[in-house]
Amino acid sequence: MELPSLFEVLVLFALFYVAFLTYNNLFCPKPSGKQLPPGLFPWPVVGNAPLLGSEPHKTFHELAEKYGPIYRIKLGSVKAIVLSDLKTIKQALVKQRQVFGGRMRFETYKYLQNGISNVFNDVSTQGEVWSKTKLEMLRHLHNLSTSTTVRKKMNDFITDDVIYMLKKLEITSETNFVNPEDIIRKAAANTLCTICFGKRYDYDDKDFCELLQANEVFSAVVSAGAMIDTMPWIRVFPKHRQILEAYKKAMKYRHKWALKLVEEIATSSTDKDLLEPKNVVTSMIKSNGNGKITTKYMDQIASICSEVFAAGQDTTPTAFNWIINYLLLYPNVMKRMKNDINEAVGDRLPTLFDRPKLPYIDAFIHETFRQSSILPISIPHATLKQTALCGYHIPQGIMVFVNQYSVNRDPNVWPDPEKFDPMRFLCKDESGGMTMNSEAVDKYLIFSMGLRKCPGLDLAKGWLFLATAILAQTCELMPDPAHPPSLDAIPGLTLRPRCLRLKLRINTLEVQKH
Ligand code: HEM
Repeated sequence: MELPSLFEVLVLFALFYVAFLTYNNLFCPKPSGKQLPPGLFPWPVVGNAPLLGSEPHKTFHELAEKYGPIYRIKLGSVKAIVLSDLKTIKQALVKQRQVFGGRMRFETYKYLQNGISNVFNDVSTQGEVWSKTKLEMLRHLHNLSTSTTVRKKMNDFITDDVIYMLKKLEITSETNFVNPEDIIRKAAANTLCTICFGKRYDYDDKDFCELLQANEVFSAVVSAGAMIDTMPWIRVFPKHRQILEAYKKAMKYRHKWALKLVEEIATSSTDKDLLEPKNVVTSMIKSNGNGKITTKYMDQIASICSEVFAAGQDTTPTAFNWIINYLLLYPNVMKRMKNDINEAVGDRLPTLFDRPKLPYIDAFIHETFRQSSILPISIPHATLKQTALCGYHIPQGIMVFVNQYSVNRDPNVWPDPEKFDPMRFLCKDESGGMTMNSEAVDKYLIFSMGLRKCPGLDLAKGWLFLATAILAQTCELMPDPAHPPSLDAIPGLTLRPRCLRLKLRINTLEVQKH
């Protein structure tokens, strides 16, 4: 008998595969009696991954127009759903916060924080110590926005970091147009180091630079639905094996760095330090009772601190890069801010407590968040048990993508969504003045929602407000005519402006004296 050709074998295989999928989708009983959400046809081995392209948030957005606010895809062997409008996202992440609050169990997550990641893990798999350190961290971050004394201190150290940053930018851009990213990243990182460890670094410090480089490696590998996790077989190729090895090394370095700082603080803390903790680490040591801590607990503290550091260190600076990008694109916005500050604050430097008096700056920052959607797809969630959503059956363990970009570009909510217009976030108050439009603030999405909502949002908003207000009050920005600012973004876990080059001049004595 003649053997079938390779072509015939492939055709047969494809037919069996289609038949299997059709049977599986149509006839396998779903425990809740409901059908799965509509979905794309997945190809063997790769699923729908080739479709995503370099800007998955835009592809997801287009697919939502065809399939609706909830649909199914497959990346490699991993099944996922994509949620695209605010109502559906709230139904899942807020109404069913526990069920939708899980994380995937990806290989790359195992190498984070010595295997005890708080961010890339399920609450259910971690036990008591995990919850304790996470709760303590949340309490500390919450205090930054609620306690006036803490807020005053926060105002002072953010102001110091911002002014140092502006001076560095002025010096480095004295003769040439520069990309400000690196300096901004170091300024925001120093604020987080102060909060967590009570320590600041020189911008040229070797350990500090290596740490920031380790975070860059992290952001490059752990993007939403990264291939290295959804198609683990690609690691047979040397390029991907090398990426994974570099990632493991960087994550080890990051954890070791945090652990060293925690150990230093634990051994040098006096009773007085523990009585009035000045940073997160001391506060966590204190919360452990008598201040004596085990190696395991130290590991936990290092884990949560370095994760908070990493989470805030890519996002906040990226948001500030966009703020500068928009200020270069719309110089009139900067002029209006200068006038507002002049009227409401006068010559002194603005503070966090001036925020209610400067609603236009707040509105501008919110419009920057909306239009740039810096973290377009939230860190993927996973369902912790099977459930129903919008009438569909949702299996346990499915990956859940929240497309924040779609929410921010919804034309039914944001007329002419491509237009940059801070006025969307303003309305008239009772006395006829301008105030923030809280309804609009509730309609965009950048910090996610529910159980995993970003715990650093108040800190991020505070940092960005102060940095923007001080910049607008005291500086002039000049775009590089050879590389004019644009809305093009470099894709990744966060979206960064592609073309950001400038010169910065400080023109008030107030800052020079600082
Ligand atoms: C503009 C700045 C920021 C943006 C846009 C942002 C956005 C986000 C988003 C979208 C998530 C994922 C939530 C989810 O899984 O659904 C997240 C998580 C997180 N963020 Fe932020 N973030 C920012 C700044 C910060 C800062 C400054 C900190 C630290 C103080 C921080 C700490 C965290 C942590 C610890 C998580 C993990 C929460 C968890 O898994 O339970 N973020 N952030």
